[in-house]
Amino acid sequence: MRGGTLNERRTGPVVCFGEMLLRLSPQGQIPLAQAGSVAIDVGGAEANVAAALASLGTPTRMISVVPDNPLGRKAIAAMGAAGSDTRFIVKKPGRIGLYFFESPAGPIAGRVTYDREGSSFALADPAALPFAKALEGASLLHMSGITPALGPDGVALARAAVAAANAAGVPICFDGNYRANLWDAWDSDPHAILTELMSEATLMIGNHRDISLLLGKTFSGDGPDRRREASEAAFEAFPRLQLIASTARHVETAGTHRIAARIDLRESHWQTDEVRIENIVDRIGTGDAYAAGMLRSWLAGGSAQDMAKSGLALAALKHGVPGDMVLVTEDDLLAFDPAAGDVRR
Ligand SMILES: O=C(O)C(=O)C[C@H](O)[C@H](O)COP(=O)(O)O
Repeated sequence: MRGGTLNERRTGPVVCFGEMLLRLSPQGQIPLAQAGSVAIDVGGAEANVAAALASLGTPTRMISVVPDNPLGRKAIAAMGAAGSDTRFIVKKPGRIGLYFFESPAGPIAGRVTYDREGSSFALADPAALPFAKALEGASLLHMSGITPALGPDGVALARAAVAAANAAGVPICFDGNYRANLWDAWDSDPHAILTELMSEATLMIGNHRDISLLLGKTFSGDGPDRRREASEAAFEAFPRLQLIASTARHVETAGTHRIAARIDLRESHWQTDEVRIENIVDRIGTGDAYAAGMLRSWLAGGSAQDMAKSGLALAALKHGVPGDMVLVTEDDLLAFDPAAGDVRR
């Protein structure tokens, strides 16, 4: 079976493909329109996964495109510092994609404002990307629904990545990562495009809402039953799919959330208890942290319970880390204690 069996150990690198962005965030919860300075962090959903996995000791290779200027070099340096292989990040004239993040503040919702149109990545020629070389000996290609949301060129890039993985016999993990602001900016058909790409995936990251979009169907009821119904429908629609990973989030206040992690397999599923996270520092990148934690365990041949637990731990830890990326050691992950908060000495 392509993608192997679930409890197989995989040691080849994880290849992550997607746009690398700079995130600019006003500090101290000042609204962007009034802010005089910003913090700059390197982000991008797939890069966040590559960096987190690399920090845990999993070999990762990043495929992306950045301009050959200080901004592009900053993005490459961040990946190198995390321990990811940067040899497959192509430099091409143009601009780096940016996004601005205003964090939630009391009654004011957080907001992302994109400024990424026409970036070096978004306009890249798929033929210029080293997919085949990067995928040699790989355990997995990780990609997401953000690339095809960028426009017709993004769709071509995503299709090329899928074709290259298929040619190399490398299984695909596809994170739905639905970004309405990107899809709505052009004459897009996310349902058709995401369904086409997802049908090639062995692992899916997405919840019942992502599955609704893919299948054009809403799921009745509430809670775990609705999630199982959605997963069963997805397994039926996508014969290649072996696993669906999702999280459930309850927002109490801007600074306090409860999250649980869930893994659905064809024959069974596992959902963790909720973890309550107070004093949230930065919620961006927590979905990618979940993906990385879950994949770390998948690579080790872990059970559904192991994958959910390790994904939840890394996602929870990310809430305490500013920026898009969480870099932790295996020991940090194993020592995760939802009730921690004091200083360890
Ligand atoms: O929006 C995009 O295109 C990005 O790639 C920027 C961010 O790095 C990810 O969106 C973080 O994703 P979450 O883990 O779901 O919070």
